[in-house]
Amino acid sequence: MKVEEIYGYAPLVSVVVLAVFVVIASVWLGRYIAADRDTRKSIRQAVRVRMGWKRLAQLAGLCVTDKMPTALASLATSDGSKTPKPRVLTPRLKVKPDRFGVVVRANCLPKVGLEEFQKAARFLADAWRCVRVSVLPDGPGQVIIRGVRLDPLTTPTSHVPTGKAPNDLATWNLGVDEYAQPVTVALSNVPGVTVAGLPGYGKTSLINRLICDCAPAPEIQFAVADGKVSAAHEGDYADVIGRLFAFVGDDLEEANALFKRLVKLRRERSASIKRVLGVKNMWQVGPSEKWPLVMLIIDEAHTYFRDYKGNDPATKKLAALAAENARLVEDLVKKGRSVGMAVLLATQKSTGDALPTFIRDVCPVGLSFAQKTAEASVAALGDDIRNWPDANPVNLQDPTYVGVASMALQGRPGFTRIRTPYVDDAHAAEIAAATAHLTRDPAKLLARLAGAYLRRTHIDLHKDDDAA
Ligand SMILES: Nc1ncnc2c1ncn2[C@@H]1O[C@H](COP(=O)(O)OP(=O)(O)OP(=O)(O)O)[C@@H](O)[C@H]1O
Repeated sequence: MKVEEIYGYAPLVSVVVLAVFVVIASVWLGRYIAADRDTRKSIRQAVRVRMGWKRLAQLAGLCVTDKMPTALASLATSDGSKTPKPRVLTPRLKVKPDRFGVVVRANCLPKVGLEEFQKAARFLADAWRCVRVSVLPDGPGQVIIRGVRLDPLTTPTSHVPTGKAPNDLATWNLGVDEYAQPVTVALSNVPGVTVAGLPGYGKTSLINRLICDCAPAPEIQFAVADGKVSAAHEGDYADVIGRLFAFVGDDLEEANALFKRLVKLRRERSASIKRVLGVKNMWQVGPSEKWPLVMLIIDEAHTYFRDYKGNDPATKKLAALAAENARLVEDLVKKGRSVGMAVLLATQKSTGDALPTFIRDVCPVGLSFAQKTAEASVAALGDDIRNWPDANPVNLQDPTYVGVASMALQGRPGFTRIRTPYVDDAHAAEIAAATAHLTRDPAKLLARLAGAYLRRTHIDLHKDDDAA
């Protein structure tokens, strides 16, 4: 092809390049217009981060100077007329905006690695106008820098349940951490969860979200004991009652009957799991419609376990019931996981007199919303919280922190503060009504699968076992 012919294509190439440019610009503009106000601010922030990076990287000491010329530069200067200039290498960035700020991925350079980025984090936060910047490894030779412009902990969020069954029932989405990164808990590893905190700080909303997100899946069945109310139509669970296979109020005897019923189910499941599922641990095959995950929620848990003192027959009876309740719930927490049973205990008070320590200490997940005293924080989260004053729930006693909880997360040092979203009662009611037809009594389901076998086996509820 001749040079003139190549020039002949120039107008066509220009049009194609322009068209591509227009398409990209339109996509960007469309995204910008469709985004909410906060995300738009972050998009503008992302543009500033990219544009100012070369200069900022130099000022922050995140560049290196390469004095050795490249092969091409050596060739070009081989006649000795010029000396090749040293090159300044700057880490390459990929910047993604979201509602809270920017997520920046950068590559490391010799002498500019994770440690150097971490040292420069404060400087980057000021330059990018972020309230907080974290730097974490992102695979070999890569770092991920999270800059939050809005503090996720002080920015209330809400959650509208989709009404669709979750992809993964074993994952419980709690909210976002202080860097707006999603925080989840693997339910498959959790036989017990404690949720503590002063009244009005978001315990119920957290539980509402769990119920609403999972309700469309028939592979999970809920039972609730709510120590705050006397009847199902009162209180926080009235809206979701249709999606619960069992509900009891503050009556200790009724609660005792429910806990016994669930321990019996636990024992029957332990006795028949190998026969029905072919495995010893339900999580190897996952929950199913026939063998659902059974979640017992005990709200205002102290109602059922508190120490009754007195010698009159009525008090003695209550004391005996409370002691038995504690023993039954301990059984479920200690032995329920492998057969697909979990207990969530919520309480305003998590000290030993309200929640027996032998139950609290076997719950691997503990969350705490605001607490009044350091002792209450220790009771809810363990002694280690004293070493992490920033995350201590005592500091969450402010209306700004309604919906913020602190918890220890597997694989992360210390404690993480989490902004949980608010779930409107009306949405919860809607989802529960739409999914009420999925409610099943897991004991009846098991009877269909293994009834004859269990009748032959004669499960003794009073005999201790080590099935878990
Ligand atoms: N995650 C949240 N984000 C913002 N506001 C919230 C959140 N959760 C709850 N709230 C607000 O706080 C109020 C009380 O919340 P909630 O009933 O969940 O508290 P609680 O800890 O369960 O209280 P109690 O112990 O009395 O049951 C709600 O009506 C709502 O206005």
